[in-house]
Amino acid sequence: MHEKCGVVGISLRDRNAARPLYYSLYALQHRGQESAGIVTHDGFQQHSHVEMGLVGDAFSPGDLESLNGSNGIGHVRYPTAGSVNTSCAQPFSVSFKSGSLGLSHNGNLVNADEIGDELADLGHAFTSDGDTEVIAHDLARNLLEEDLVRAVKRTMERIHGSYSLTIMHDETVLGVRDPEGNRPLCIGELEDGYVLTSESAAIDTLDGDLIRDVKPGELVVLHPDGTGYDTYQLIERENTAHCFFEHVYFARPDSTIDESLVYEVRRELGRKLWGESGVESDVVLPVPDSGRAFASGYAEAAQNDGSDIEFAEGLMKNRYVGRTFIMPTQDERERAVRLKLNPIKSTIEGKKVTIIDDSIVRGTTSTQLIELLKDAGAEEVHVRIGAPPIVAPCYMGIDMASRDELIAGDQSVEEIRDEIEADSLSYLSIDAIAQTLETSRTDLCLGCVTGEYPYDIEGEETDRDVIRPEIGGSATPADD
Ligand SMILES: O=P(O)(O)OC[C@H]1O[C@H](OP(=O)(O)OP(=O)(O)O)[C@H](O)[C@@H]1O
Ligand SMILES: NC(=O)CC[C@H](N)C(=O)O
Repeated sequence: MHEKCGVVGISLRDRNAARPLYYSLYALQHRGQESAGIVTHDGFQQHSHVEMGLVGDAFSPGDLESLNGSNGIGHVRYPTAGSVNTSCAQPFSVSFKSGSLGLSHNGNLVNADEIGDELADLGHAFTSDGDTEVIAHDLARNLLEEDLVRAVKRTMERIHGSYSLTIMHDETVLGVRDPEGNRPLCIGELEDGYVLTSESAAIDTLDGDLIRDVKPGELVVLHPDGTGYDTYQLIERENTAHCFFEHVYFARPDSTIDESLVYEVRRELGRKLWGESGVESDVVLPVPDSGRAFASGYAEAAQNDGSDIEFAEGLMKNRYVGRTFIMPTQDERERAVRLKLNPIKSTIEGKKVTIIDDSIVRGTTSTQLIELLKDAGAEEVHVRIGAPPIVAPCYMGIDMASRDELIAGDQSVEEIRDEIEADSLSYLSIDAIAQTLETSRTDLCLGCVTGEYPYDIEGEETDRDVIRPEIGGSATPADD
């Protein structure tokens, strides 16, 4: 429902990179479903295939065969800046005086317009209205004057916002993570080469081994012959701004991000959720898919505390229904929830039920679900959420919703409980998230749950000098 992009870059010793890139994109499909693309280089020229739609539909066997070369990059996109058409689909390619560039971007720049205007004044012609093309042109320009490493550094000093990039300069594949490490990027070793990718699950798919996360502000340059890589710490900052939502929702549970396995993080958040606001009920149901690991941790902690609460997979998800976000109207989004989730009556009828989800954004899922569960005979429906209320938009590359669409944008927890008609509602605290991720609040991007951002965004507050008190809490109906 709330997506962002996935990036990959591969250098192999002696075989075409197109197939491994394609499999990696399949592994990253959950990060973006609007378009998919691969750019390779065969030592003489670049080959590119970029198409709207899902990975499985975007490439035919013939397309993959025509993508020659043992070095390449790939991308799955959910747009956050620029149009939803092929002009903004990625990897973005540009040819310039001293070579060719391909670029895949996960994230969002906050000063793309400013740089774009400046480059346009210098004669750069843009073919899209997206922020990724701005990075490509800025880098191409710097490459006219500097070597590769220095050119990347100059571009990093110029662009502000979140970015994990895989770049291809002629046949050299590089990976760059923004100085705050907002978006994930990791490096892995394959039997016959190296891979850079948003999530380690893509490395597993290729039977490779995760080496480590790319550090915030670090550049990794893969050797085009697939024999190794070099790293350069180009920018260092005092604080990181890792996106906690990667762990809570976006990333696959089988990925390791910033040294934490997402599945274990979610289970621990579930345990903490029980500790902070556990409620006695007959049965705990996860809201699939993202709620699953939270609910198993929650139920485990409850049972360890002596509770008789039962854990049941009482909501079935239709695996063929796409993410509800793609539905253009609220009416269609509501219908999609009904199409997507169906309760198993025997687990619910006559019972006090607790449903566990990772987040509430617009409130569509929880409102629909509570109604469904009550229709299926639930006596009470309690809602526990493994993240704090989402009170503000994301400017860092996640398309969630605008402020006025967010159910917690201007409502208290009690008002939300009332609107979704839950018997009780509680969210997890920010501190529980920081503790679980073994980091401090100042090293996380908490913009969507505090309204204060680690970057300077016009019209918004920054959290780099002030950290606000906790926002969050619980609600049960007032006794009246
Ligand atoms: O309040 P809302 O606007 O309805 O958004 C919140 C819902 O969206 C996400 O689920 P998604 O549909 O992406 O399913 P998933 O957990 O299977 O990825 C999330 O897990 C919540 O269930
Ligand atoms: N979701 C993303 O990471 C998007 C990348 C880039 N800002 C785009 O809109 O294409």
